[in-house]
Amino acid sequence: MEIPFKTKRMLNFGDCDISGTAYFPSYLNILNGVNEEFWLHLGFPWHKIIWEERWGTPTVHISSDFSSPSFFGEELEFEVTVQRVGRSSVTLHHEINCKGQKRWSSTQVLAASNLDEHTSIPWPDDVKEALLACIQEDKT
Ligand SMILES: CC(C)(COP(=O)(O)OP(=O)(O)OC[C@H]1O[C@@H](n2cnc3c(N)ncnc32)[C@H](O)[C@@H]1OP(=O)(O)O)[C@@H](O)C(=O)NCCC(=O)NCCSC(=O)c1ccc(O)cc1
Repeated sequence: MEIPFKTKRMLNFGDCDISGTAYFPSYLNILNGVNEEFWLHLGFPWHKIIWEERWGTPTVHISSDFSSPSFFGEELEFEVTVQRVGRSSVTLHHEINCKGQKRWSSTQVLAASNLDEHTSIPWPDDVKEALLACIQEDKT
C-alpha cells in the first residue's frame, strides 16, 4: 500500500445541492468509503472483519474543517495519514484537495470494537503492526 494512502472520488449528482455545491453530509459518507478502501488496502477488509471476525472500527471522534467549496463533477484527491495508534484506537488525518487547492480536512478516531458486546478490544497484533507501519513508512 502506498503510504500515505491516496485515492480519488468524483463528486456525483447526489453529493451536491441544487447549486452544484458539495454537501457536507455527503462528504462524510464519501470519507467513510475512503476509510473502507484504506482498510481493504491495509489487508483487513471490513466485510471480512465484520462478518467473519465480528469486530468493527466505529468512529468515536471526528472533526472537520472546510476551507474551499467543491462542485458537481470535480474529482477530489484524498490522502489518509495514520497519526497515532493506541490500545484500541487509531487517529487518522484526511487531507482533501482538488486542482492543487485544499478543500477540506478531517481528523478521525476509530476504535476497534466487539460487534456483539459493543466494547472496545485491543487491536489484533497483525492489525496494530500494519497501522504502526503506516506511521513509520510515512516520509511526508
Ligand atoms: C466504540 C465503543 C464500543 C468503545 O467503548 P468503550 O469500550 O467504552 O471504549 P474505550 O473507552 O476503551 O475507548 C476505546 C478507545 O477509543 C478512544 N476514544 C473513545 N472516545 C473517544 C473520543 N471521543 N475521542 C478520542 N478518542 C476516544 C479511547 O481513548 C480508547 O483509545 P485507546 O486508549 O487507544 O484504547 C463505544 O464508544 C461506542 O460504541 N461508541 C459509539 C460509536 C458510534 O456509534 N459511532 C458512530 C457511527 S457508527 C460507525 O461509524 C461504525 C460502526 C460500525 C462499523 O463496523 C464501522 C463504523
